[in-house]
Amino acid sequence: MLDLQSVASGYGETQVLHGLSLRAEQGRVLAILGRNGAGKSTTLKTIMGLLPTREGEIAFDGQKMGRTPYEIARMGIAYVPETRDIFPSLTVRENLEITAKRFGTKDSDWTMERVLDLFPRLGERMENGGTQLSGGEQQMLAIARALLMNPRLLILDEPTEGLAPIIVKLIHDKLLELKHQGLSMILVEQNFGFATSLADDVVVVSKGQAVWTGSAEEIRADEAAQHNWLGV
Ligand SMILES: Nc1ncnc2c1ncn2[C@@H]1O[C@H](COP(=O)(O)OP(=O)(O)OP(=O)(O)O)[C@@H](O)[C@H]1O
Repeated sequence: MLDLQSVASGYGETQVLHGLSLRAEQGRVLAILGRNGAGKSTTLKTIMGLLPTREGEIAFDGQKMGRTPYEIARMGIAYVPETRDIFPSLTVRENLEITAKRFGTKDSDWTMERVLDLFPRLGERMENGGTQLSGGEQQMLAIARALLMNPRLLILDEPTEGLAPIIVKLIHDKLLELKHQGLSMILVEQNFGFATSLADDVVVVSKGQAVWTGSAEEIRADEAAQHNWLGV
């Protein structure tokens, strides 16, 4: 579904990705793991067109990837950044409505009603401003907004960062529900247990390259790989 072939990317004079290749398959969850600074977030930013691809190719369903974040979103890829990026001065309702209006159609799979069924907590907070939400509620809102874009591929950067264990469990269960509904996902995550219990496939990134590829089951059983590449 999504293919990165020998991708190079970075910030100004700092090159971070050095010929990174990976593949995310339709209907499956891919976890991108690696130590701090390995280039995981940079990989997602490059996929989303927030950083230019300096070398190599990115293709989505066999088509060359769009260049701007807007074109990429229109191709059916939604991205929840580490910073969550909700509009803090708008209410939950306004945050959701803006996205629904911009990306929804009359045949959209994801409606306001359906995202509020998935996250009833947001339904109770509709008139609250973005800044009044807890970290967990902000993450729910960020995911709900991404779903209203009706994506074929949902990309999440560290969805559990800074969240209490009970909220981590809730987010886990919601993402599992989405996986069971057939949504394809790519997940960058520091929490090894969280990532490998959701993912089907795993790629480990180190110094901007893919150094280990296999199934979630395989990496859970491979203590040497965990030790070498993740410091688990
Ligand atoms: N805006 C930036 N400008 C310059 N260098 C950056 C920028 N953002 C990240 N980097 C550098 O790029 C490298 C990879 O960062 P990246 O955020 O992709 O790592 P990561 O694998 O996601 O790890 P982390 O879990 O720490 O976010 C790091 O050395 C980082 O310092």
